[in-house]
Amino acid sequence: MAEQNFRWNGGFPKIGIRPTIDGRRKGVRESLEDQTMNMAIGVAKLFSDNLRYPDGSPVECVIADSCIGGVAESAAAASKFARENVGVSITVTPCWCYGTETMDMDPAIPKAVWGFNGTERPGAVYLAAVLSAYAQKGLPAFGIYGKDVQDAGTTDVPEDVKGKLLGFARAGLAVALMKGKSYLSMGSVSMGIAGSIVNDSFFQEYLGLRTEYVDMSEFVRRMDEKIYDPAEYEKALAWVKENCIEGPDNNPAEIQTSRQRKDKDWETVVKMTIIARDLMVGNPRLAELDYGEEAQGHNAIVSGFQGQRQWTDHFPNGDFMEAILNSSFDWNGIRAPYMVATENDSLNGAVMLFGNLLTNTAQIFADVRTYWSPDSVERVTGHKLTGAAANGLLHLINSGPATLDGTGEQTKNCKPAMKPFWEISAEEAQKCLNATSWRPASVEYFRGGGYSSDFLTRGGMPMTMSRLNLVKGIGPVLQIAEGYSVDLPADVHDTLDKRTDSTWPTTWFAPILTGKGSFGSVYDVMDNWGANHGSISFGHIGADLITLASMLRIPVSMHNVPEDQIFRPRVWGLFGTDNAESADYRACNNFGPLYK
Ligand SMILES: C[C@H](O)[C@@H](O)[C@@H](O)C(=O)CO
Ligand SMILES: [Mn+2]
Repeated sequence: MAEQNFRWNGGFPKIGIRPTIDGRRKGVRESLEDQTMNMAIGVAKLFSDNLRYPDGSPVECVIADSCIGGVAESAAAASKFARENVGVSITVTPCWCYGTETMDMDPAIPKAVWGFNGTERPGAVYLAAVLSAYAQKGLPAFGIYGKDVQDAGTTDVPEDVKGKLLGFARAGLAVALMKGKSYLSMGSVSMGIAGSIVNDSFFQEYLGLRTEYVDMSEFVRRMDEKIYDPAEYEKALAWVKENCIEGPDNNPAEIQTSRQRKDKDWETVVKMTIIARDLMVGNPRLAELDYGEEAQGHNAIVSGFQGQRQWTDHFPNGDFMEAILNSSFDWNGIRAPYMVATENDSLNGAVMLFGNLLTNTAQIFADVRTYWSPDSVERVTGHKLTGAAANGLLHLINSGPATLDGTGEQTKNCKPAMKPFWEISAEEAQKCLNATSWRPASVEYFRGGGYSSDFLTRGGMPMTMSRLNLVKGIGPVLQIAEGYSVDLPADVHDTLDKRTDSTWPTTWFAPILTGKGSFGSVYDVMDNWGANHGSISFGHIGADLITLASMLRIPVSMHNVPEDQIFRPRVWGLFGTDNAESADYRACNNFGPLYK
């Protein structure tokens, strides 16, 4: 595992566990101490056994030094949590406790309460009481209690409770992990794409991120003045020559670039990749080369590269840089992907970050290019779509920046997958590389040349496409579509692919339809998509995205997540239960951004 430890400066936020208890001594409290503390220990074990930080290490939990029976012990837990960098809190109890005296009052920390469902002592009554206090004080909290009654003293965590605890913790950690980091804008607005107008108040108030900005001329300075690690550059170039297969030049013969120019482009795109990474996270090697300021980086957890047009009209495009940084491997080995949004579409960058923090996997950046109806496919190819594709397909394709993990050449239980880096074998990384060819960029679009990654995503992967939009008057709004990648017969793919730019990577995506609203048909999904891009994550993660969005107070305008998987703060129900989407808008508007 070749991990660069300079990426994670400041360490990771922990989960704080608060065992609350009935404060009455001389009988009640004493009889509950062990059971209450054991619930906390059980939850800590559940989290560290199941959840990992972005570097693959187990998530750390901090338990309050004592059970919390009143306000002094609440305050002691709060001080301990502040010292220990706690970013998420869970209160657990089997019994009645005093709501406003024992609750977690930190407004910026995602919080949940697990009230044991037993009847000897009323944990679920405390749960209801304290959740009413959270509602009254404007601090949304998640409520958890099991469907089945447990016996007093039982220490195991029921499966339904485990599911909710883990769902809450995954989203809560995503909130905590991004807080205090940066979005690094490399360049400015790309071709008038509104998502690349990097909106500082959105990032600051909703995500807790700074926005950092560097001009693309910084790449030129660092290339010209050799502000990168020369040893890493030599290693990277040798690795690229060995592992990155250059595909045929698709440009008309008269505008094809020379071999000499193509070789030079390889050198440039490798340098761009190293420089973009150094800009994001810094690199201690630069300090050794007497570039102490550059060595520090911008503390970026996500970035975007404008590319088009000023850069790409003159220099090689950013496709190689974006594709490699977004992948789980490079010349330094298998490592966590960096989130880099193409065309500096910061709003797509935001959902790439959500997907990545929820799953620890790489994310595919793509244009939502074409809705292919079954009739259109049949008219053009003679092929009748079947299976998951029977109702039509979306062609997801952008100019070659998509993560190489998106080839689907990794496997889980013998099926195509995209995995956290620590589960990816060297053979799987190699297969992703072998399934990708690097096509000389389309010179009509990219006068400065470069290379686009060309691959076809393997079918059968469960995937979730998401997108964040900013709406004047509302703020951010999230869209989610769960579905599957689809295999087409090779000749059918070729015919459809050749109608567009066949040097770019393709994912054929079939959203799951519900027959209603935005998911009435595949056409409706595309017709309701809010922008030209989407971020595609492996797995059906819509429920986690909805939980995360509710923590950040971002309403969800469309999704196809089954109702029984949706988990939002308890107070959302007080905004109405008939139309959860409309209640979501009103709740988010009422509470406002997390860091306002
Ligand atoms: C090459 C073109 O400019 C593409 O980059 C364009 O179709 C887009 O990706 C727009 O999002
Ligand atoms: Mn695009």
